[in-house]
Amino acid sequence: MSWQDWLMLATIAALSLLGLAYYTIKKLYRHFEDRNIPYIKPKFLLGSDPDGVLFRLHVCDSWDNIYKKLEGKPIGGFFQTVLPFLMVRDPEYIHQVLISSFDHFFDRNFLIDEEVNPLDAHLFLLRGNKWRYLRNKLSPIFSSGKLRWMFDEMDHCGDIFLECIDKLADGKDRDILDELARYATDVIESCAFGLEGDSIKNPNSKMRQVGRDLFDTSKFNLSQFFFLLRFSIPRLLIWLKVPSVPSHAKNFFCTTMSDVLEYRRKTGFQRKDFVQLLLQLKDKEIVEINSNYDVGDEKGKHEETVTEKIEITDLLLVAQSFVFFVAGFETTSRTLHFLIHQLAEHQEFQKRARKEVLDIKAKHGRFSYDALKDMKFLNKCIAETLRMYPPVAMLNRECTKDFTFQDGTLIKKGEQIVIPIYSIHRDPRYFPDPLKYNPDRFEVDPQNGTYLPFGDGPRICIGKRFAIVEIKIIMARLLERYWFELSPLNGEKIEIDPWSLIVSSKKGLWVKIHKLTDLK
Ligand code: HEM
Repeated sequence: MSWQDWLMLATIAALSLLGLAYYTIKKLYRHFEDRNIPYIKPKFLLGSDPDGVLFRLHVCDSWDNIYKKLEGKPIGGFFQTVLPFLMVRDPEYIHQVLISSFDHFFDRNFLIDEEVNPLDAHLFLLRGNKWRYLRNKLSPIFSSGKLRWMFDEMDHCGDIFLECIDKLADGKDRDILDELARYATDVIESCAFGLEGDSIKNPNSKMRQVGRDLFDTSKFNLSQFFFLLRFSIPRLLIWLKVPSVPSHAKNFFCTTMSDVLEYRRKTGFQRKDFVQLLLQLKDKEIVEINSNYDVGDEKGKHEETVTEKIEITDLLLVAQSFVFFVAGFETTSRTLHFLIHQLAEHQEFQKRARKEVLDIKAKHGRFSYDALKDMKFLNKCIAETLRMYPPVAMLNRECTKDFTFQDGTLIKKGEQIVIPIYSIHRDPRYFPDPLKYNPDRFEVDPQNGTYLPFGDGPRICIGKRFAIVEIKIIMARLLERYWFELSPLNGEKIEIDPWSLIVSSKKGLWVKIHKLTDLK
């Protein structure tokens, strides 16, 4: 054949492939139409809201556009690139997905390859029985008894943190996100890794550096970028064997945790922390779990009992510590960051919170674990901050067993569900005047399914109580010592950083810190 013939053949092949791809994508885009489910029409390849896919908007703002376009519908479809997602908008439906019909929706819709990314085998990403088993075993870590012990660790980190803030309390414009992240890093390092952290004192500690590498978006962050792509092109990432954590971070966590495990095993040293619980897990190397599954097709389904084996390796244990680090420090420090900013902006609430904190300290003699429970107004300030700026902006689930909602919408096994927390928290039907910071709205409990900063149901955030204690103790101590004033460096409006996984302000949050003793 001449080169012209080859060229012709190659052109025909390329055009056929393009045509096939075009046809396949068009077919994918009929996913909801064919089933009569309301949906937001996609732009070719870019999905229903290209601003989110192209990182012009944070996913919370992008999905908020979709939430608004689906006004009046309890559930509706949209496309993220070419992938179909179902957005559950109605609180009653949300309650069903998260709680009452949990058996149909118990997995999150992430794909993992444990061979390539062993640190992905953790509570947040695991599926099915492996998740159930680990969740069951790890839940006692946040019992009241253990939290009391951890409280002392947090308080100790708080002492060092206040020394650090003292140096910044000079009335100048400050963004203290990094200091807050270092406090939260030391707390997690102590409670989850059993080590004394030094991040507050040393901004360049190894643990803090790794934290920055995973979350910092001041420069392009590959880890965050790939995590966000898990929503749009999950299969491609798996196929390309893309690492979910940079190798230096992976090696650091594996070495640090392996050393801790080995030390405890050798010396028999015990502490009421997470490592202790992990070591108990390893008492059995292989765990067998029996589960009942529906098998068969539409014509005849029956239940079968299947035995699954789970191997408890040291790497599996490391992955659990790792998730406590990634899920724990950035969420908590971002909440504190917004909370301080909101209290600086709303002086009347700051004064009320301070008065409460001082009164309670006078009553209890110190900021004890029990004293924190009495701080009802501070609780409301935290709840309102989490309403307006939930660090995790959406929940996701995969349908694990066909399910039909009361309006007749059938969700098929394997379909992807999202619950847009950020949008629901800002919906005036559930929270009147939603853009106004008003802790008093929590005088009454929110309607079921409308307030979800920690999710809900059996997959609710395992660290919820830990996070609240951690935030409360440090905020109480900050209010006792300092007055926070809003800095003029903040823009008119808080813009959410499109590149950040956790909801965070694009231009930072600025305050002036004054020592109360200087003002007397
Ligand atoms: C303000 C702080 C925090 C917020 C707002 C937060 C929020 C969330 C949310 C929304 C989920 C998903 C829940 C669902 O799908 O229903 C989650 C899951 C999780 N969080 Fe948190 N979290 C926080 C702090 C923490 C801390 C301190 C830890 C650990 C020490 C932690 C560990 C986890 C883990 C392991 C999961 C996965 C649970 C599972 O699937 O079984 N989180 N968190």
